[in-house]
Amino acid sequence: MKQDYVIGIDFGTDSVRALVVNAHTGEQAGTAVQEYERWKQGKYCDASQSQFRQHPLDYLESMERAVIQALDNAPFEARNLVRGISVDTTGSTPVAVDKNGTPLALLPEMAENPNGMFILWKDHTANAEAEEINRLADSWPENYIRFVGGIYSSEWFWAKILRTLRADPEVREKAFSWVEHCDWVSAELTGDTDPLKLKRSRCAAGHKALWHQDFDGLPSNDFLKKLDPLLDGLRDRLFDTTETSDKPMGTISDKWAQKFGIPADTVIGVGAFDAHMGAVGALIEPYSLCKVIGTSTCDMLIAPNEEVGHLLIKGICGQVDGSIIPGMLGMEAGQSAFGDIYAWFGKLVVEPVRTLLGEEAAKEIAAKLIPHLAEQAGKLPVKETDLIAVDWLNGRRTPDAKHTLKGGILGLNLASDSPKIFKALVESTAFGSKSIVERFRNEGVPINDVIAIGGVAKKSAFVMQTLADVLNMPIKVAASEQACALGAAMFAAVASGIYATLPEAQQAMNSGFDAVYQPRQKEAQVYEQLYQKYLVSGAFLENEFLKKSEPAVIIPVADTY
Ligand SMILES: Nc1ncnc2c1ncn2[C@@H]1O[C@H](COP(=O)(O)OP(=O)(O)O)[C@@H](O)[C@H]1O
Ligand SMILES: O=C(CO)[C@@H](O)[C@@H](O)COP(=O)(O)O
Repeated sequence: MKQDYVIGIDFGTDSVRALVVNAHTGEQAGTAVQEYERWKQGKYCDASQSQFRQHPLDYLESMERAVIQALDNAPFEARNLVRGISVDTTGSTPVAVDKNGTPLALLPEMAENPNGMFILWKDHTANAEAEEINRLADSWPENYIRFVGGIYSSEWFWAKILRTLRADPEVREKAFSWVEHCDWVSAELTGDTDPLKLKRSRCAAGHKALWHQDFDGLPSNDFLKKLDPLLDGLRDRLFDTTETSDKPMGTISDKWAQKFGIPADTVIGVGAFDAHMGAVGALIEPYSLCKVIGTSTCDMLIAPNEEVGHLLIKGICGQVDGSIIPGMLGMEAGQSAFGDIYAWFGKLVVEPVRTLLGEEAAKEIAAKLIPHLAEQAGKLPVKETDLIAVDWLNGRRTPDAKHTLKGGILGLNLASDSPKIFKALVESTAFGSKSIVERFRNEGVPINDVIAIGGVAKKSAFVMQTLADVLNMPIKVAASEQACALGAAMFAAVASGIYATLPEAQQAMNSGFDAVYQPRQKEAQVYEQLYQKYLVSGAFLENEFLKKSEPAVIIPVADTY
């Protein structure tokens, strides 16, 4: 039997995973996960300012360790039979680069400057700039934000660029161009990071940089200059065209071929975002909502262009031709915090233990805490009088991005213990998911079923059952522990010519599903009512945090509240 291997590399928020896959059987032959060392120590971040930066060396060092270890875990012969590598990353996670495409933090004089590092998707330092983009876009003759849900987000490319150029004269002086993480790593693997030549991912550019065929590329220089003269001329140092990720970026460089110990003709694919490749790895089909549930969620949908291409779906993170499966319209929505909310609550509980009893005790409790809370919360009945929490602890991504919003827990009394609060937090993340489903449906895009992938989908039956009950839909969980990396491997198999199309690669390499959560009708009915309370509570919080200039949010009528 023919033997060809491909490697998918998946850069998540906290760690990178490498997966070696037999391209003919789909066997996941070797895998490894490596954390980002500097990031783990909290370097270059300041949560109080929503500043989250990652050093390029964290990516390079962890990728090298992960790929070598994954190959060490694979059968001996696999190493010489690797044909392709594709990379997915978080996004929008852009970095300022010099003329050679070198991230500024790799220059010795800027090695410790967070503004020369990758600005992680969840960095919200550019809230003011996002608002400015929205204001200008609303008054500009060409509506540049119409394909990204009508609202530009501070998590995205232009807001981050503008904020950083304003904040840092050194970046202003040294930044020649800007590159997304998925594009930079893929180009780095080919040894040519020239920002004017490297192929830019359709997925990243379309969802986050306002690239669209109808605009002949990025927004016009006039628009950018009007936004801020600092942006004048940058468009010419970015890109006009984009590529879907079934295409090759190039061939691996000698340096990386030697480091990994793989053939010198290994093809490197065009990169994309983790959620988009994850949806492919999880066998996304038209009108199945694929939820990537981890720190945050990304909610992915595909549909034939001819069926939904005429719609402009309000309040989502973009509709882009070919961003998930080439030839189909890819749509993205999501929640800025999901598992991060549980992690926050865990930290809240563990922190005093650390102070009072020390690191060892804190570690021991932290390892057991969330599964314990989930077990206790799972024993509680679901009642109309339960606590209500709103999941905007990291702002709201969709529907209708607004990262200045805050979350809340309402209805506390002296009987509100940690399992009850944890249950309310889990339900809040599920209600956030429901509001996304409702938005798609209200905008004319049907959702027939739900597929889940990501750390939370695999680790927590309690969260998944709650989600199925709240959505009142069955949820299938993809069997692969590494659906994003598997999706990347499928793209690598197409980019390297093993398969002509992505559906062929999906057919041969998929891992199927290993769990289905069916909604429980009794709970689903109560959740219908609690969801109304969630909407009311959300509107209340939104009005509390409103700027004077913004119109008030209409509180939904809910006779149960
Ligand atoms: N047993 C659990 N139940 C619910 N959530 C969990 C559990 N274990 C971990 N998590 C959450 O999973 C999230 C990490 O998800 P994962 O998909 O592994 O990473 P990433 O989002 O970085 O790709 C964290 O936010 C964490 O709080
Ligand atoms: O926003 C996107 C993609 O558009 C994700 O990269 C972002 O949510 C990060 O997700 P993870 O934390 O890696 O699950």
